[in-house]
Amino acid sequence: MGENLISTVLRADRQDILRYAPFMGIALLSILVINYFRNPLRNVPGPFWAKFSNLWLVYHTRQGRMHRKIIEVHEKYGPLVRLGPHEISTADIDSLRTIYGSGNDFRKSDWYMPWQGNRKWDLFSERNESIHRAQRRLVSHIYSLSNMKKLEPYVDSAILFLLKKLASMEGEKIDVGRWTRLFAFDVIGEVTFSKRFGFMDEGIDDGAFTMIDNILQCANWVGHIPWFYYLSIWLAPIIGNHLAITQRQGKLLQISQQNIKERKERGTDRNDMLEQLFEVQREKPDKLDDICVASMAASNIFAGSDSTSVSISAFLYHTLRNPEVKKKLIDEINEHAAMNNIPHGTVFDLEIINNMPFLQACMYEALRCHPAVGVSLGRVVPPSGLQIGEQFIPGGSGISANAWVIHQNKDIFGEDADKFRPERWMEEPDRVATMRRNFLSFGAGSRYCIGRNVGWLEMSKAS
Ligand code: HEM
Repeated sequence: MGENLISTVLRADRQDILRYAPFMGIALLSILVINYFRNPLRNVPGPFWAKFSNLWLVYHTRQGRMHRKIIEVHEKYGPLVRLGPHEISTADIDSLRTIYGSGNDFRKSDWYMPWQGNRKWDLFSERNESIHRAQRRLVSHIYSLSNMKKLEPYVDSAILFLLKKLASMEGEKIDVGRWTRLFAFDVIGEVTFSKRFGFMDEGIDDGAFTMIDNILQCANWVGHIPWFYYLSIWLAPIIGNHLAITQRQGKLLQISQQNIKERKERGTDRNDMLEQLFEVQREKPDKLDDICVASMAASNIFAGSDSTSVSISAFLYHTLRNPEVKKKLIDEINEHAAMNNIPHGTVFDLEIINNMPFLQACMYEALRCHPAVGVSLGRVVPPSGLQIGEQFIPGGSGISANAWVIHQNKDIFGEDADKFRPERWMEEPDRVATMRRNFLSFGAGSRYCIGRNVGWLEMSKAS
């Protein structure tokens, strides 16, 4: 029967197709309408086309402005918005605890699937929570706050190099966004492989930026239709590989492996992040093989560079646009330099920076106003379902929150949430505690950014 159908379709000429087209159209429309009415999420408001397929998400993600669009749709439709037939975006603050709380069984959604491909180790995109827990436990100490002391001198040396380069360009126009990016990559090279990638030396990258931009652009939309990713991989031998996301498992991993090889040949007396991964490997060779080490180092490059450079740029952008903030910041820096006898041109120690409340407040505020990760953090509702207000969301549905939306919540961040005002982080302690609990720039719960301390270290020092 199946064979007959296939051979009939293959033999069908244009006239046959035209004859059957209206029936096929009606059948498709009926399926869409039936699915629409049977969908338990049909009462959740949202853009019209989003009710029928994920193509609404694909379209807007491809435009690269989803972080703005998502604010717009929440303003229009309220705290719960339907972004796809089975996808809900929440701005309901109470629901965040449940969705992102550790141990609450809301696993990462299939949007992360293409990021991982068929790799067995990728902390960021691993969707099995127990595998993720075991993997993260193995390496978390390397990213701990206490370990940052070891990395501090390497960040300092990259900052001094950046300052030297910027001084040599005095009088020239400088693309700050580009230089923070060159810097952030070089720092990751320094702390991971004990060697800057050398991007700041020449002021150019080696094609890494374009590769990462393409990967991010592709992953963001293809994640909403993961079946398309698998179809493309399956057809690749015939039609070729056109999805940039595959470079995350290919070229990026090779770059990481090449850097590990060179670092092994060079040797080092430093206890860089790679050395610490090797220590884990020596202790537990069955748990962390060479590919896992390469994958972790690649995560540093991929997850650690752009996010940090965007955050530093946001900090500079907002402080420079607000002269009063800038003045207050410079006063605080001068005060601490005088108090600690720090000569001009020296990078401050982390201990001192951690005791500079206004600088800390400016960093929080920059990341609140401009979270580096603009995509929503997708999770899957467990089989027991999820109740948000009056709405029951059945198990298996997709649910996500977006930092760009949450950070504009006036109940949490104040009536002036749309303004850059660092002082809000230094006011009533109870309110500050609530703001910190709902600060999503580094994610939340068990999937909280493992590199947060590295990023914060770089940001505090560079700022
Ligand atoms: C200011 C800088 C940074 C920002 C804003 C940032 C943001 C984030 C966010 C929002 C997540 C959670 C994503 C999710 O739930 O899907 C995340 C996860 C992650 N980040 Fe960062 N990140 C930063 C710096 C870094 C650095 C420097 C590294 C590495 C050295 C890093 C490595 C990772 C990894 C491996 C994960 C996955 C963690 C897991 O699921 O266990 N990040 N980051």
